[in-house]
Amino acid sequence: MEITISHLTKRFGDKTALDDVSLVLDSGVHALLGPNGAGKSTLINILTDSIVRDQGEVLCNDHEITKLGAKYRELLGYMPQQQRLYENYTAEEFLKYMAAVKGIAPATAGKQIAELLQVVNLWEVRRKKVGGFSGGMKQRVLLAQALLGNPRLLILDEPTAGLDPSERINIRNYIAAVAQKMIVLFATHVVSDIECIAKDVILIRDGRICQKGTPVELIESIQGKVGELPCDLDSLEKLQERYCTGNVYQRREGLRVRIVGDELPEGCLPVRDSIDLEDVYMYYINK
Ligand SMILES: Nc1ncnc2c1ncn2[C@@H]1O[C@H](COP(=O)(O)OP(=O)(O)OP(=O)(O)O)[C@@H](O)[C@H]1O
Repeated sequence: MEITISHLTKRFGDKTALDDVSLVLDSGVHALLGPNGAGKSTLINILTDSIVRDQGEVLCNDHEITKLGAKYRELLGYMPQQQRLYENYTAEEFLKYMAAVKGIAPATAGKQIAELLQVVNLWEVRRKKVGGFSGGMKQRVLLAQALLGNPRLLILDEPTAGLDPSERINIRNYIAAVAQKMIVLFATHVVSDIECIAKDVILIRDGRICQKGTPVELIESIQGKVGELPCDLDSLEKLQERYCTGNVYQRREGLRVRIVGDELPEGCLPVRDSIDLEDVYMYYINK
């Protein structure tokens, strides 16, 4: 399956939330990375056919999704950024309810729910109320509901929001495991969420795609534009005002701040081998 997005534009009054966005999505994890307000949820809302666009096309295997209607929705699994969980339901009851909403026959649903509860490691607690679950367990319930009906296109809007580091890793691993046979669009502003699992990365800022490519291509594209500057806590603030700065590292020699840009300040030690997607993000989102 292939999703082809062409010249998508969406305005809210004077605000252009999406500006002439074009993309092709095929199987594997496509990371949609951008700061708050970049347009990620707007793109997702158009892809889930939840809002009307102003211009552009979204084709699923050459057919416009708005015309496919229910046929398209059958192919879609969606994990929204915020979703009300029915706190008095057990995990199993919630998934049964969601299966009914999706029109999945009870016999098929039962088997699939059992499989999914195991995939997301909630089988043991399936009869416990969702209200008592941790944030990570709730997210796993939501991921399971998105996977009901074997979607071909899985859309995840900040699936790791509010999770602690170990829960983030768990959710990320589940997503990587299920992503092999489907298109996954993973929207986030947290680079580490997608670093090891994304087949390609779409960087979005102010409603426009400012760069896209495989992680390796993107890292290659900023060779020579990343350095580390020795600093101390007093000089750090000034450096952060003047340059595009990233993480601060405690090295044996003292503090070093990562700086990305076309022109690096004097005294900056070039970084070659350890450039990562965090640097890529800083470079293109601030460019
Ligand atoms: N219903 C709406 N009415 C008015 N403006 C909106 C609406 N939805 C989104 N916007 C604006 O469109 C822009 C893009 O918003 P969007 O929610 O798509 O960004 P985002 O990348 O998902 O951000 P976040 O990471 O904070 O969820 C923002 O400036 C936002 O304020």
